[in-house]
Amino acid sequence: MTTLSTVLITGASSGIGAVYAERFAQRGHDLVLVARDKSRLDALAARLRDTHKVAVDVQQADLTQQADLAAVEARLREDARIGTLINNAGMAQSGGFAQQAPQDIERLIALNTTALTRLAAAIAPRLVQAGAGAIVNIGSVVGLAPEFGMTIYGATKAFVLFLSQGMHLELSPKGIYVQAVLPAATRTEIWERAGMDVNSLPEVMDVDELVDAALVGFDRRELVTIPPLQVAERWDALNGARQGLLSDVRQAHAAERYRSQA
Ligand SMILES: NC(=O)C1=CN([C@@H]2O[C@H](COP(=O)(O)OP(=O)(O)OC[C@H]3O[C@@H](n4cnc5c(N)ncnc54)[C@H](OP(=O)(O)O)[C@@H]3O)[C@@H](O)[C@H]2O)C=CC1
Ligand SMILES: CC(=O)[C@H](N)C(=O)O
Repeated sequence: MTTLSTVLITGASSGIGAVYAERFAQRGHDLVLVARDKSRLDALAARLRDTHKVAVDVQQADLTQQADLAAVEARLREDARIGTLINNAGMAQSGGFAQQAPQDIERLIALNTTALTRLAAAIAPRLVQAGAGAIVNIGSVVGLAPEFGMTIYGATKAFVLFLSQGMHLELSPKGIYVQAVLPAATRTEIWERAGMDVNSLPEVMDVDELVDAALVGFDRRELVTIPPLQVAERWDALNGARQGLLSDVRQAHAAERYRSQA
């Protein structure tokens, strides 16, 4: 008999996180659900306990608040049953770069990058010691596309991709699986919360389809999973071009085109 590890999911009160909770409960995993809205977490936890006979803990936390973030970090460091972190909590932005208020920029970066990084860093040493475990970071296709005009949000998601690639290089030799999931537009509350109308978009993925596809990538132990990308070779080409560029970087001298003509 194998003992399935507990899965801690941030942003589990709605959208992508709530579907991850449902799917891992279906698979027989105990859960820790994290978000700010305790009544929604409690209702989801009760339903999952009842339907799937798994143990579900709720930890209320605003991950932009130091004390709450520290409490979730402590849980990840100390609770040896937790073997998988789904780093999903996030928010979006509306409006252009020049219209962002300082406190909104602060909150977006705090949630999408600082909290995500600190939670991954909190669990990593314990997983390394165990030689097993998984960390899933939810990025976005927007992190590949400054053209989409969500500059700060996209920058946080580019950070998530880079972080995941670096974590993979450092942690996979120690038995830890790291996955970056890059959804494109998916029908969840994030749009309304950011003051955008999801129905104005020409195409939107259903949230169940998105999470089920992400879990196919998870089961295959893929590093980067982009459910809406129809041609997988596009990602390989992008990554190959990046590596090609690095092979033409010489540290000792500036390139010919930057040398003084005088
Ligand atoms: N939907 C989409 O089109 C896409 C979404 N994504 C990413 O998917 C992830 C999940 O978003 P999605 O499910 O779409 O959106 P939702 O708004 O439905 O879910 C966001 C979740 O994060 C939680 N959350 C928000 N702020 C905080 C906070 N300060 N502290 C703790 N939890 C918080 C929310 O719960 P509560 O309010 O209870 O705290 C909620 O559970 C995000 O990282 C998002 O960037 C990526 C690409 C596309
Ligand atoms: C939710 C968003 O704002 C964004 N469209 C995304 O695709 O990540």
